[in-house]
Amino acid sequence: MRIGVLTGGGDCPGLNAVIRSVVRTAATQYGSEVIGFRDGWRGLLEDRSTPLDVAAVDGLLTRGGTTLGSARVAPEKLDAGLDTMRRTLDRHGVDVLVPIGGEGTLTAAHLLSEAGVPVVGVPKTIDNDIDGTDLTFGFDTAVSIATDLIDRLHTTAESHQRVLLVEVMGRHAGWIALHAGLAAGAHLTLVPEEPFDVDDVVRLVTERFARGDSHVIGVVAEGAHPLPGQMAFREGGVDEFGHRRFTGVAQQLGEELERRTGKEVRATVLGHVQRGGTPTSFDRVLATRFGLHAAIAAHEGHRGQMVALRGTDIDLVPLARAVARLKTVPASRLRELHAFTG
Ligand SMILES: Nc1ncnc2c1ncn2[C@@H]1O[C@H](COP(=O)(O)OP(=O)(O)O)[C@@H](O)[C@H]1O
Ligand SMILES: O=P(O)(O)OC[C@H]1O[C@](O)(COP(=O)(O)O)[C@@H](O)[C@@H]1O
Ligand SMILES: [Mg+2]
Repeated sequence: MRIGVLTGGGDCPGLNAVIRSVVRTAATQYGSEVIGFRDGWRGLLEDRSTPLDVAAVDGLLTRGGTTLGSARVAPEKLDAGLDTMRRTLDRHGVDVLVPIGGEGTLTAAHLLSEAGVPVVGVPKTIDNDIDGTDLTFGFDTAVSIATDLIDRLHTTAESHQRVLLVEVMGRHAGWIALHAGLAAGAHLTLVPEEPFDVDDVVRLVTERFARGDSHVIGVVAEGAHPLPGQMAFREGGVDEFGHRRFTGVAQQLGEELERRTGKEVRATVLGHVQRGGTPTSFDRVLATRFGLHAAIAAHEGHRGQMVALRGTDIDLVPLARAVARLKTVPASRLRELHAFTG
């Protein structure tokens, strides 16, 4: 058998560990070959590939990013390129394609699968917002990095009796903010799932200083936004790939808070540092198990499925189910979070 692999969407710690695991499983358990397509779907559209044998994936377990590269392609171009991609796969004798990606890449994988291309998907995203799997690799690494950095902000904030707002990633889902906020003892955490009430935030800041607390740490997901009409808030529109452009919610909320509370506020945007560098041991193991089970599923004839973590087991779920909706933070988890607000 010959397996094709590609990585799509934003890079994520653990992608290389999946690639290594697919290659090693295919080679050592089945004597199969693997070919990597470069820069996501673009590699299939432009026929750019590289053979992947066991030697080629040596050292990849701990390496962040993706050695195959990743790129975005406008969905319309992808739809129009379906036959081109199919021809590329045929030319290279690929029996099963294993796309590793987020909800966008997996939506495209589902479309290919519906069009008859044999596909076994692997979910990746630091945002942890893919449905059908309890967790995605990259999330634990991103939370660990964010937690470490927020820990460091406590001392500088208390030294100056300041409010520090930390903006973390999370386009549609507040999982990183929720976990890093809880882990680092933030006084306030704002997520995209629940528009925030600026009056409540002003009250929290005022009350903390009034009762003698030294500082305020607020964690703000990049996709968080205020209730309509509460403060001036710039919208950034969408980019050519249909993604919302962010305009710096922490900075804008910070300016509003300074004006209304008279306290000094600083905003820190963690940005891409959250997805750079080596994956945590948890993510290395999850990525390795995903790669192993994707290769097994490919050889056992499963198609149109995605590997998923359910409890402690790796299962298969239909791609159709995985991409039907995003996995956002449920109300029950938000209630838990609110118990630690203030
Ligand atoms: N609705 C869609 N239909 C077809 N292709 C899509 C769709 N959404 C995304 N894609 C393809 O998948 C790529 C990666 O998606 P993106 O959302 O950027 O990253 P991720 O896979 O991490 O969610 C896009 O550049 C595009 O080529
Ligand atoms: O690196 P880019 O293209 O600016 O994308 C940033 C986005 O990618 C992410 O890091 C991960 O999102 P995906 O997993 O959907 O690619 C988001 O948290 C963030 O909003
Ligand atoms: Mg996406």
